[in-house]
Amino acid sequence: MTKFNSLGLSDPILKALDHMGFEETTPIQEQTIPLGMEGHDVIGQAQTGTGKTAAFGIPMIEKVDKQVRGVQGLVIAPTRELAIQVAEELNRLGKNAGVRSLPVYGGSNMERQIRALKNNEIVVATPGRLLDHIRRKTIKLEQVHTSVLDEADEMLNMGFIEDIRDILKALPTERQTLLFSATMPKEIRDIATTLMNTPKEVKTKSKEMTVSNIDQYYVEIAEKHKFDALTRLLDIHAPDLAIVFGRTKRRVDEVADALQVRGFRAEGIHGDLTQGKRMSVLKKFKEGRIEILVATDVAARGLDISDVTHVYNFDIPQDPESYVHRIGRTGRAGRKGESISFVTPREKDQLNLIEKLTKKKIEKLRVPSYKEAQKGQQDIAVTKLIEKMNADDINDYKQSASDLMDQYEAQDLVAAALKMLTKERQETPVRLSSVQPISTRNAKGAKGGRHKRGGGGQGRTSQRGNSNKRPYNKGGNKGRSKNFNQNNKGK
Ligand SMILES: Nc1ncnc2c1ncn2[C@@H]1O[C@H](COP(=O)(O)OP(=O)(O)OP(=O)(O)O)[C@@H](O)[C@H]1O
Ligand SMILES: [Mg+2]
Repeated sequence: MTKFNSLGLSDPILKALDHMGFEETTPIQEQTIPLGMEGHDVIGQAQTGTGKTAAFGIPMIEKVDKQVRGVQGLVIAPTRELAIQVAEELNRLGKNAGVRSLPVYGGSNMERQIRALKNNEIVVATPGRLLDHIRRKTIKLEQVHTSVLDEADEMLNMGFIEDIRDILKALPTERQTLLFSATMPKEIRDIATTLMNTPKEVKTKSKEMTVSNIDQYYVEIAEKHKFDALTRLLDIHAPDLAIVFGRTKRRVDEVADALQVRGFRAEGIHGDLTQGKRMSVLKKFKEGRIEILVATDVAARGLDISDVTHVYNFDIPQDPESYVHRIGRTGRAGRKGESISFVTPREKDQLNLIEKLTKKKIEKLRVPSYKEAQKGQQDIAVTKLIEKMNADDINDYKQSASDLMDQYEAQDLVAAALKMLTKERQETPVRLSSVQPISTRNAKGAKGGRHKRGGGGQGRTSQRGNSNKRPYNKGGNKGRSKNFNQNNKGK
């Protein structure tokens, strides 16, 4: 593994990396940073959560000349939340070098944006708003020496491909371009050959598309039993933070409401919510004020929240590639994660397609019983009790305790205390609208229709500032989850 200080980076960057807790490069960084520093164009493909942002961010920041006025680095990203998240990471990286990054996206005040554009060396923009600025001549791009396309395939899916071509054509030809994409469809290849300068390809994908620190499971289950199975699994896994994916906006709303009815702190996020609402839901989730985020697919891409320990595919995704991005919301930066996909009997073919794409077998998990779920909650209560005993000053309670023990059996007393501490989940009936199972046939049909704009960018965000050391090692998870049917390295 390579240390950052062997890459010839400047002191301010090294200091920032140290502050961020990055010690060793990830594989994509190890390969991309030197190429980027040498001025090569790069096409990068790497698994989810492996640090692509810093891979392009570090060389870009290194090349900024503080004597020059105007935008020098330009990143194009598919959604607002991703633009914000990337700009935040670049700001952390550029802090000591005095390099500032500005997120630019639709829906925010144009005038204020125009003023801010003058004071930032790097701009991270969504394609639509950037083109607006270009056409109105409110952004100057003559000084751009580095451009980045992040999640190029997603921008293609969202119908932005022509916009991107127009943007790249508006940039100085003497520039460096880095392009990141999970897949390389023809339209993206075309960009690489026509608008890039003999790019070097960096692929750090192993034969599998998913990172090995995510344990992947599925449960075979009838549609009408999905919800009870979900709550039972949640009770047993006790995730720090979990994301539940639903197929439609309506589905997301219904599942989020139903989880609340059962006593979970859950909220939904999808493209019909206002920008403000989406941001506030994500903020609550990052701060742990809600424990479960129920989301549609679009909300998934690029979202970097470090404490997501579990991803549940309440509905299996239509498109096998979405599966890779969905489960990639956990297991980030080498942490451990778990994914569980619900598959109705008629969707078994879809599961096979996913396994074929990811070249990874997904293990079957049995649906836990109500009793096992209760036991899960009871185990949590036991942990709480022991933690209380070890951590808190309980001296004031000891007299009452010994009085009680004179009168009653110790076992009965502890059992009663545990019962009070245990969340006894009533399986209150909830109603969800039924959905069509995915068939492999309509999966193909749907694919052709994806290349159009829509969906409303959503769902990306940044993670909490965190100055702990974060060595990029596999299995460095906090491991707080209670696993079901699996060995658990928890503490
Ligand atoms: N060298 C490193 N050491 C430790 N942590 C790192 C390192 N590089 C990046 N990270 C952290 O890993 C997380 C994931 O990084 P990032 O969001 O750039 O991944 P990504 O490859 O773009 O993922 P996705 O494909 O989902 O967009 C971030 O929280 C980032 O701060
Ligand atoms: Mg990313």
